[in-house]
Amino acid sequence: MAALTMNPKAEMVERFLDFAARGDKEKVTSMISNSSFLINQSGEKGWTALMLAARNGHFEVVKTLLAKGCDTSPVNKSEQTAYDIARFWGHKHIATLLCRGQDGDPHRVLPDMHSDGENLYFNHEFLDRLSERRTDSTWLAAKQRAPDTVFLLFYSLNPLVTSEPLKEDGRGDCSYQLSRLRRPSVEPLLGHPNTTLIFLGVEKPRTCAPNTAMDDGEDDGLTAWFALSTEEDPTELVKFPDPQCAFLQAPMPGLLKLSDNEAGVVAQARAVLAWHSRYSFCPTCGSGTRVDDGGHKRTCLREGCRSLRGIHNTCYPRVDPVAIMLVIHPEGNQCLLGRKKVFPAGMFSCLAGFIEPGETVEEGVRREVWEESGVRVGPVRYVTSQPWPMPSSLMIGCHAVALTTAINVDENEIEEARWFTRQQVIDATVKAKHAVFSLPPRQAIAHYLIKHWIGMQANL
Ligand SMILES: NC(=O)c1ccc[n+]([C@@H]2O[C@H](COP(=O)([O-])OP(=O)(O)OC[C@H]3O[C@@H](n4cnc5c(N)ncnc54)[C@H](O)[C@@H]3O)[C@@H](O)[C@H]2O)c1
Ligand SMILES: [Mg+2]
Ligand SMILES: [Mg+2]
Ligand SMILES: [Mg+2]
Ligand SMILES: [Zn+2]
Repeated sequence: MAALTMNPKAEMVERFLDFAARGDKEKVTSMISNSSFLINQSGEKGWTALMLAARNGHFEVVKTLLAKGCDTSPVNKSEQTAYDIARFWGHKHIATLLCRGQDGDPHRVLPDMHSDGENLYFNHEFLDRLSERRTDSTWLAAKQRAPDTVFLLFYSLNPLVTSEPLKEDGRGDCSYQLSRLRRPSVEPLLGHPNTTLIFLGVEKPRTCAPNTAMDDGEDDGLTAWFALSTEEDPTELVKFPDPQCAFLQAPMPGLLKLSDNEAGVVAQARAVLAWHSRYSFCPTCGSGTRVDDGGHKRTCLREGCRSLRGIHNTCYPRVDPVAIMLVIHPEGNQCLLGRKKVFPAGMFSCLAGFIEPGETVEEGVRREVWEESGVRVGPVRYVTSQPWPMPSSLMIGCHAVALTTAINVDENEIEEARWFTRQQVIDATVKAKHAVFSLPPRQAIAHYLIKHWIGMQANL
């Protein structure tokens, strides 16, 4: 067979990668000392030296590469980082080393808890909520008059959007942008009896100390965001900034097509607005209520109402905790997924259910899995969480280990539940066309829990 001809540089990269793959620490060290460019080079299928050393369990080589400043973020053609690869192949000590990051990285204190779930859709805290300002009515009123203040408009809980993607931070699949209205456009709606106004926060980073008092007319440089909501069609009252603007027709799938930053804002706004639309009257006595704290509290108007004494959580926006879990087979090589009738054809997802009063997350996971699939679950481990504003759930994502494997579905809720092998799950993530099932969309925490189990970079 004719030898492949390679240029000297490519040949050097190949040799370097080979030493890393074989765990030859001395050769790796001396090659980097002579040619520092080698450290982040990749070869076949995008594999770097760090990935190869992580794949083959060469702890000392990984340590050396990290000490020399190797970049841990590149991904190979299967979208795995070196950390994902170390987890996938069961080299826990290397995964711990890789997720520890720099000395200042707080993950090093809780290495086993490391997950990149903070990057999940709806999880971006783009605004600083500045909750200490919610009771400062003078400051809030000044912000409502400020020319750069942003107003988001919702009609029946659906935001006003333009169909142009936001370039600054969007992924490829974001196709809507929230319409950021200014005071003159929304003037006729402000103070209207059927509208609700909530203060969402100010754009980060803070440019001045949080408690700096603002005299009349003095600007603190913070750009405030408000959400304005109405249950009546506001088209006649509002001046739309451009003819492309329209309210989303339904929350799904439109709410999953925003940029990550705007999705985070909607997660907050929609849940609080949904609470206002459902709790207009005092849940304790049925009287009318007043909106306080920049829209984050409702106070009963009837003197002597029990809700005015002590702290009543009915006066504050509600959040419903939901446990969502990837159940793993006792042998560790399969996972349990189910499908509801309303899912698109072929799609299977994690089981999930509302946590009941007096229940821990772990008990909620065990009960819901038993009810929906007839499988008994033992150990449960928290992975990450996600606000899900349909209308106000907090998804608490867990991995759980099954104790039994026979499936008996609750047909009222689940159409089918099945064990899928690790390979079938990998096929669904990388070879979607030939896979036996399809995954939920990347914006859902279920997608994250599944990819996290197989050790893949969950957000790619
Ligand atoms: N982000 C994701 O990946 C993802 C995946 C699955 C489910 N979810 C969300 O999780 C939520 C719960 O999942 P589920 O429907 O399987 O729950 P579930 O299995 O507990 O069943 C739902 C039923 O529980 C009852 N229920 C109990 N407490 C409730 C409450 N506080 N609010 C509403 N109904 C309550 C109702 O009868 C409802 O029909 C759903 O709203 C769904 O949108 C999100
Ligand atoms: Mg359920
Ligand atoms: Mg259920
Ligand atoms: Mg339930
Ligand atoms: Zn009351």
